[in-house]
Amino acid sequence: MGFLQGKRALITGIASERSIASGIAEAMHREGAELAFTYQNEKLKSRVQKAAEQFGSDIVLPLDVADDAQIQACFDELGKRWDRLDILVHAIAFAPREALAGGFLDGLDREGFRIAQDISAYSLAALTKAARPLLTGHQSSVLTLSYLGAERALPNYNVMGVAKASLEATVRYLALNLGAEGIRVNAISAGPIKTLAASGIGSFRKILGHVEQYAPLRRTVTIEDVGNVGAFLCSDLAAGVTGEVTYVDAGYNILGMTGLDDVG
Ligand SMILES: NC(=O)c1ccc[n+]([C@@H]2O[C@H](COP(=O)([O-])OP(=O)(O)OC[C@H]3O[C@@H](n4cnc5c(N)ncnc54)[C@H](O)[C@@H]3O)[C@@H](O)[C@H]2O)c1
Ligand SMILES: Cc1c(CN(C)C(=O)CCc2cnc3c(c2)CCC(=O)N3)oc2ccccc12
Repeated sequence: MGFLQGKRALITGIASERSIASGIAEAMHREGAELAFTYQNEKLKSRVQKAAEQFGSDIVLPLDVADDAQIQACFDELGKRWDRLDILVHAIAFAPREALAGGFLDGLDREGFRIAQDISAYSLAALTKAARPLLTGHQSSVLTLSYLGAERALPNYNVMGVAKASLEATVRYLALNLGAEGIRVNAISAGPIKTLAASGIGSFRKILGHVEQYAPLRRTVTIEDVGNVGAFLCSDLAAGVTGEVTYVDAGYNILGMTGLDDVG
């Protein structure tokens, strides 16, 4: 008997088997949750359909969070299949690639900043607002994914760090405004993981190596590490937790200074 038995979860953000959302889906399915899925576009539909079959689900809905009509249609359709939603997983982020390399100002323009905020932060509030009729009136939970770049100035993360800061503040305001109706809202701040969103980031291999060398656990984290904590945070075991950012990063965030050990 898993600790999510009887719970119904909508999983966004699967783009491959390496997606963090795939790790979350696996853990939630293992703990007994019934799953539904969304996909961003036709290119990803078959991958998400395959994931849904793997988890015994036949609910696979289109959802490009840039499109308000698709957001509303997604939850209208879900409401025809389920009379309530217990868990909403938001594992979505995007900024134009050119904004994520080099200096913060080099790749900066108004449109790139807007896109990063819209897709990576506003979309959490928009999805929660559209899901609210299905989430309200019972113990339910919203989970999103953040990164250390929300609160530390990390090289190259640039506008995505500003968007993640906005995402984490959105978590707190959603938690404040929805707590009275039983809806909890939390974030996991995950360490770097080699997913599609991480591919093409020039310095990524160096980042992973740095974490392996200096993180207290001396390793990087996996989608299974994140999935397990996500399943816990969305379960009734975490009934007293809301508005929080929980680090799943092998302890890297606690470090004040790295590199000194090799100077003797
Ligand atoms: N990989 C990491 O190192 C890492 C670390 C911390 C946090 N995160 C966060 O985890 C979340 C999931 O990313 P991931 O690493 O699993 O990569 P991923 O590429 O597997 O997933 C990103 C997802 O965002 C979706 N997406 C992008 N634009 C969208 C749109 N307009 N509408 C709907 N969906 C859209 C993509 O379809 C994809 O499924 C993101 O919020 C990311 O910022 C990633
Ligand atoms: C870690 C890390 C990540 C992974 N991570 C935490 C993320 O949040 C990834 C977010 C992301 C958002 N938008 C895009 C991309 C990644 C790459 C492809 C693209 O075109 N747009 O991304 C970085 C970018 C620069 C530096 C470090 C990192």
